This record gives sequence, C-alpha cells and structure tokens, in this order.
Amino acid sequence: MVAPPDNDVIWARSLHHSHNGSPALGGVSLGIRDGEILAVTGPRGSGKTTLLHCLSGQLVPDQGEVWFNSVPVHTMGPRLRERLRRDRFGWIAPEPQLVPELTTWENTALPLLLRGASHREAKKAAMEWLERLDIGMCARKRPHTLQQSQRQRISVARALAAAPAVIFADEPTATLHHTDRTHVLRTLTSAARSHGITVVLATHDAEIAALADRAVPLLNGRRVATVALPAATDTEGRAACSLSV
Ligand SMILES: Nc1ncnc2c1ncn2[C@@H]1O[C@H](COP(=O)(O)OP(=O)(O)OP(=O)(O)O)[C@@H](O)[C@H]1O
Repeated sequence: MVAPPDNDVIWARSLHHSHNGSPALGGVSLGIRDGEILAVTGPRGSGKTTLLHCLSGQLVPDQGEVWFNSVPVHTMGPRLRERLRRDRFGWIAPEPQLVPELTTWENTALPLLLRGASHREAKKAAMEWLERLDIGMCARKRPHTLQQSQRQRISVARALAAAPAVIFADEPTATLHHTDRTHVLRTLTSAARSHGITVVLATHDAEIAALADRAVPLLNGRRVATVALPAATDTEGRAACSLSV
C-alpha cells in the first residue's frame, strides 16, 4: 500500500465496485484537500452515490483504497468504520432520514449525544444550527408535523452541529424548491468554509456544482477530465465543465 499525500483529507485510489454484478465504479481515483468543497457530478447512474458510500466507509469497495487523514479506511472492520462515521463524518441524504419519535432539536443533537456530549452542550449546538437554518421555531415539533423542506433543513443542521471533519451530501436539495435549495446550499457551503469542514457534494445539477471549489465529473463509473472555469455570476465557488476522454 502506498500512503497518500499529507495534504489530502480523503484520498482514494482505483476504486472498483459492482452491485450484484452490475458495475458502478470502474477505477476512480481522487484526492480531496482539507477544507475543500468538492462536487461529484454526473448524470443519473454514473456512480456518484456509490463513490460517496465508498469514501465515507459505508461500503467497502471490491477493489481499491480509501484513506482518511492518512489512515486506511478500506482495511477497517465494520465497528471501526462505524466509529469513524459517527465521530468524524456527517451525512446528508437526498431524503431526510429522521427519527420520527424525536423532536427537531433531539434529531439534530443525536450525533453529538451518541458521541457522549452532555445534553446541555448537544442542545446548544443543535439550537444554534436550527436558528441559522431558520427552523429554530420548530425545535419542539416532531418530523411528521413539518414540511419536507423543514425536515431536510434538520438533516443539514444535524450534519453541521456535530462539527465533523467531512460532510458527505448526496443530492441534498433534490427534493427542495429553488428558493429553499439556494438558502440551504448557501448555509451549508458558507458554514463549511467558515468552520473548515470538507464537503463532498454529489449532484447532477451544474448550478449546484458551481458552488464548489472543484468538480469531479463521473460517467459510467469513471472519471472524465475537468476544466475549472471562473464563474461569471457567483463569487462563492467556481464552475467546471467536463470533457470525455
Ligand atoms: N443497490 C444496488 N443494487 C444494484 N444496482 C445498483 C445499486 N445501487 C446502485 N446500482 C447501480 O449502480 C450504478 C451507479 O449507481 P449510483 O446510485 O451510484 O449512481 P448515481 O450517479 O448516484 O445515480 P443517481 O443520481 O440516480 O442516484 C447504476 O447503474 C445503478 O443502477
């Protein structure tokens, strides 16, 4: 095994993975720098979700290596990977995945409570992020009483409240209307930048990818070449277009 470069928080080499014999990744390599916001782009079925699952230790690739802060993840057993995900990573799914029996603030505080934070500390962090996402007034409500956009904001607040090293966001605004989408994404990217959180954002939407520092386009489970372009209208990130090679 060759150790990854020191300045990459996540480094992956030649990832191959198939789902029940159906190929999803065909040799993807990439490095992600500390604090970077990286968009993984590509059409439906190009392997974005599978790549995020491999990078976050949810899935062990059939072949290839994944390293986090120079520690190999692909050789870890399930319990170590679970602890890594709990302590260092945040996850935002396309659909909010909340515990129906818990209130908004309890759902948001859950990762901190699982890590052993005090009730008071976890609630304070949860409330801060719920306020920033404009859902502080829903703190005592249960998910089923809220709108979809409010539930997805809870997922984003939950990921940020735990102050992870890396947030993996898989099409985090796919179910939101345009205005909600912009607010949620800007909160996520500006919070990540100010707190030095690395973000790996899977999206098929070029407008969303333009909020990232860099894009890694996938096609049929493989990387295609990237050309970084200065954005014409956005000062927060850079757009990228891809060329098949
Ligand atoms: N659990 C699974 N079982 C079988 N095939 C799967 C499974 N998950 C993904 N695939 C297949 O693997 C390939 C890559 O899927 P993946 O979900 O990683 O792509 P994606 O770019 O995230 O697509 P989408 O935007 O639709 O989620 C696709 O051909 C998909 O049908």
